[in-house]
Amino acid sequence: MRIALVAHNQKKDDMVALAIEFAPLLRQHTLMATGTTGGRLQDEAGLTVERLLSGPLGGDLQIGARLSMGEVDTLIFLRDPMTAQPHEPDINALVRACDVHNVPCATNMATARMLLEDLSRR
Ligand SMILES: O=C(CO)COP(=O)(O)O
Repeated sequence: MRIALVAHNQKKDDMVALAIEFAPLLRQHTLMATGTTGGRLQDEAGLTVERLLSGPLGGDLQIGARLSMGEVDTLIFLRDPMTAQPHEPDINALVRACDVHNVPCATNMATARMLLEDLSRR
């Protein structure tokens, strides 16, 4: 599976913790991430990740474009609902692309864990 991983700043610690917990599973898949998220996943979880641009610089749009081309099978996007983001339209576009193309999209830890647990049973 090709899994995209994205986390807003206030959610990056959660993303790293999730990645460490599921590292053996995630290593069996192809990973891509927005820039800063990807850097932390490489450095702190030891994962091999294709790093795209940082979210505010177009990374969400890059993932959305790849997803729309059929190159992403699932998205874990830990959004921060409490902080306004300068690139809100890009965030909405990425989540919308998941709905348009029927790609599973986990936007909080509980759903992300369910998604990864389901993947680990396959
Ligand atoms: O802003 C983001 C998602 O909208 C995440 O981007 P970074 O991983 O580069 O911080």
